[in-house]
Amino acid sequence: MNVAVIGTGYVGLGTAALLAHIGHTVTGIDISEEKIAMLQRAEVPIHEPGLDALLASVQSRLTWTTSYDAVAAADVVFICVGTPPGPDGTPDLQYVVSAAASIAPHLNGHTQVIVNKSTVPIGTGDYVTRLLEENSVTFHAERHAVVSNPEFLREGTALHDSLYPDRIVLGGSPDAVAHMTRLYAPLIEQTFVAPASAPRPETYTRPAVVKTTLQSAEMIKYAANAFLALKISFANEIAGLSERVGADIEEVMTGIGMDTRIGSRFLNAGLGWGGSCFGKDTQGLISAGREHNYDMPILQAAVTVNYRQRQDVLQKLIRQLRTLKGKRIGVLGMAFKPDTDDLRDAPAHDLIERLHGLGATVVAHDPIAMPRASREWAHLTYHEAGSVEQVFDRADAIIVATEWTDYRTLDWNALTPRMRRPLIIDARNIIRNPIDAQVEQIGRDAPAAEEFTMDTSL
Ligand SMILES: NC(=O)c1ccc[n+]([C@@H]2O[C@H](COP(=O)([O-])OP(=O)(O)OC[C@H]3O[C@@H](n4cnc5c(N)ncnc54)[C@H](O)[C@@H]3O)[C@@H](O)[C@H]2O)c1
Ligand SMILES: O=c1ccn([C@@H]2O[C@H](COP(=O)(O)OP(=O)(O)O[C@H]3O[C@H](CO)[C@@H](O)[C@H](O)[C@H]3O)[C@@H](O)[C@H]2O)c(=O)[nH]1
Repeated sequence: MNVAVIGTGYVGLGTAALLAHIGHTVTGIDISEEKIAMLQRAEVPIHEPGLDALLASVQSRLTWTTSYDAVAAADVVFICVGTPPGPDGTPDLQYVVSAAASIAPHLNGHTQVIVNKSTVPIGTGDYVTRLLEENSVTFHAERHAVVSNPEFLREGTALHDSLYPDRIVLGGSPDAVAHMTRLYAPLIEQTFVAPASAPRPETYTRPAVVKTTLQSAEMIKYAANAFLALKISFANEIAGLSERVGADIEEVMTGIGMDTRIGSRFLNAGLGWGGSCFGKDTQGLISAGREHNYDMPILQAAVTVNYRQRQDVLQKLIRQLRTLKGKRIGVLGMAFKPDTDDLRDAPAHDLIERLHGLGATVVAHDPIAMPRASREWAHLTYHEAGSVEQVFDRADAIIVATEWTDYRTLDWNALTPRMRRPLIIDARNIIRNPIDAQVEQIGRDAPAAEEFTMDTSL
């Protein structure tokens, strides 16, 4: 089919690459001339492992433009623009509104489905239908249907998540949903050739297809993110208590995760969640509740625990150093998670801001996100480390904020002698063996020489 993808951010690029790979012809449209110019030069504006290789392999089926003209010939139009939080937590729909207004004049009898892939408040599908109707003289509800097809990819593993999803959620009229199942047939049947940049997992089975209403599809997206966020906050809350009673959070979570009703994933305690989605979507759901005069105390608590975690990590540091004035603190990791350059709601941002506010000199490092941080975090005061070694040089302490593989594999004993005081606040629990430094972790005592390892074998 002929597809137009509006918005070439993390979701739009992933969607364009996926659809081109499974055989469709795709036009990617963005209002950012800078992004489109880069894509036209075959440069990828974001860091996402394997994406450049996949886009290069399907370039003959991909066109990049700032013009909406391609919408007229598209069978399916995807809306993948941002929905950032407004000041009160309600998602800001301005980009969705302007995308719908720009799509509408190009709708003729050809396009059958307009797909909302952006994460939007429940009811937005109907709102988009009305916007299209108001801005198009040729719009007919029987010919142009809006479908909700939420995206579940994680940054850093976007290709894997797009090509091998657990489920595909399609909300809308039966005809429109049937059209979408034809579009996704190679994905649903898994008949495409697995790209080298994202090989098919050995145990993978076909995705489930959830056919539902617009409203339920929109709710599924929010509820999924809220539940995942909740799981992480739960792990962090139990971690806090584990520290106080002498339990080990990793063993506790391993122990509970073996119950298949609970599941072992997304139970890693640490610095809490960050990123463009969990904070925004938990707030989005809470604000939807507020709109309907319905409290959401569980979600509210998950948010409180999440941001308290950033404070608690600083408290660990202060307990050791007493005052941060005049201290040199290294921060390892700036991106909100490994394998991305995304800095949105990154815990490291708050750490750097607070450390500086408390009088510390901050030296920060990230394997990928540093150039982006120097643009997007220009309001923060910190020194960019030219190398990991520089983070250690004369540091009074180091905080591990992001669990990049580069940090997991550090030769700590070779680096800690560079420090003024060998104190590591390992806020992602990446240090597995004793090192020549004092190590503080989350929800557990640091590995000791005579470490007891829980036997989880049969
Ligand atoms: N990032 C993720 O991992 C992820 C995963 C699932 C869902 N989502 C959701 O998907 C949506 C997009 O997220 P993202 O991270 O890709 O955003 P992003 O900010 O990376 O990209 C959005 C893009 O849309 C473009 N844009 C804005 N208005 C436009 C318009 N009128 N016409 C054309 N282009 C326009 C912007 O220039 C930008 O390139 C959000 O609703 C988000 O919540 C994101
Ligand atoms: O056990 C865990 C798992 C994750 N995190 C943190 O949680 C955040 C989010 O991680 P992850 O979910 O892997 O990345 P995202 O790219 O934000 O993906 C989430 O948000 C996307 C946007 O909506 C959804 O599409 C995905 O399904 C959902 O996982 C990161 O800061 C992680 O460090 C933890 O602290 N502990």
